[in-house]
Amino acid sequence: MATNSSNGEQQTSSKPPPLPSPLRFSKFFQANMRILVTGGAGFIGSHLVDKLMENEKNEVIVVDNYFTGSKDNLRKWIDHPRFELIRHDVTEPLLVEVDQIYHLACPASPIFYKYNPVKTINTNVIGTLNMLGLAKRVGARILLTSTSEVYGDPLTHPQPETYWGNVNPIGVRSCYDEGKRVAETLMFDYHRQHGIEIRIARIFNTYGPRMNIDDGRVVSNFIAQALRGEPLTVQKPGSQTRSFCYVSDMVDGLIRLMEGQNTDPINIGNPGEFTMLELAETVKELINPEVEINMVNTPDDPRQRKPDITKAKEVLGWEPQVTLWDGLPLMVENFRSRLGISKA
Ligand SMILES: NC(=O)c1ccc[n+]([C@@H]2O[C@H](COP(=O)([O-])OP(=O)(O)OC[C@H]3O[C@@H](n4cnc5c(N)ncnc54)[C@H](O)[C@@H]3O)[C@@H](O)[C@H]2O)c1
Ligand SMILES: O=c1ccn([C@@H]2O[C@H](COP(=O)(O)OP(=O)(O)O[C@H]3OC[C@@H](O)[C@H](O)[C@H]3O)[C@@H](O)[C@H]2O)c(=O)[nH]1
Repeated sequence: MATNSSNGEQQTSSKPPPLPSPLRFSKFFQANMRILVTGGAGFIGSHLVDKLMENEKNEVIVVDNYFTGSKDNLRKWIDHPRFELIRHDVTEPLLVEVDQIYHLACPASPIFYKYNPVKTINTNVIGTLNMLGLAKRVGARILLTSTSEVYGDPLTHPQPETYWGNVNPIGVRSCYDEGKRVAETLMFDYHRQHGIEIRIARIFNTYGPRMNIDDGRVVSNFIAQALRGEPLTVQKPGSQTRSFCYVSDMVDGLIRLMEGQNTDPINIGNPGEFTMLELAETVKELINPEVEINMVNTPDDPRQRKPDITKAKEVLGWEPQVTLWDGLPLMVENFRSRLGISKA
């Protein structure tokens, strides 16, 4: 059925989705749901794979080019009969028979997505186009992990899904935020033109065990720095805010979104909002009160970010369960063991 967006335009396709592959009806086909996770060797992707693999009815195929992900994150599933890992870059076409596609492949940390911006936008645009082509060919439902960065430096606070954003099209972050905006556009065009079943998660800052230690994002930086006894690098002015979601809540939200009936974009994040100075003080308190804070410069940094999750609550029955006070210690323990730094 058609739904109305904030500006009254029709967002939903009246076309039926394409038929699943004929293999679905083959008498040899197993009763399993076959699920593709692009970027499944990364931080959120590998936690998502863990959760999907818990269901014995699921077969999971991961494709990843290992730019920021690692086989280590999936070590426990290698050689499992319901699991397959393929080294593949999503900017190249892919032919696999699947029922669902969780499309995560894209560098997410600003230092990595700015490292090769042309590759980042290529991954967002051509990579998403390739995955939509695959979804069309095999009749799969596809979920895109979009981002709160589509709201840019938001002038509306907190950000509801109906906010169109305030994005710099030529800044150093544009390869990522404009790339994700185009990816969302492609999702809707395939939906309207070809009837593809789409899901779009606008993910807000997510943290947890298994993040790359030198990932460059704020929570992993502060924890690694405090454990090493180095000063915490707070980027100026330090009053900028973010809202941090623990990874198990994120995975739960993504699976509910995929399984639900909602086509329009949906914010998934934790509305608890902190300044970067507050976060630094919390990490200090948790790990090492002696550690110093260094104020450093950064260009083009959004000043505030907090999800309005009314829609996720209503449509998915989802809201985060893990507070920053409960989630941070779990991540600290994981970083301690990976860095080999025991509790004093
Ligand atoms: N973690 C967050 O706070 C956050 C917030 C908003 C959106 N997201 C989105 O969620 C997804 C996962 O983010 P993450 O935090 O797990 O990051 P991550 O860097 O840990 O994972 C990204 C994965 O994608 C892979 N990848 C990158 N480019 C690829 C390509 N061209 N082909 C194949 N694989 C490729 C990487 O090797 C990595 O395994 C991304 O799409 C990101 O934009 C994350
Ligand atoms: O060492 C650091 C790193 C970051 N920061 C600050 O912490 C805040 C968060 O920075 P991060 O790099 O963790 O993440 P950002 O919010 O800028 O971008 C993230 O947004 C959502 C996702 O799409 C991505 O994971 C990422 O782009 C920024 O204000 C940044 O300036 C520090 O103060 N010190």
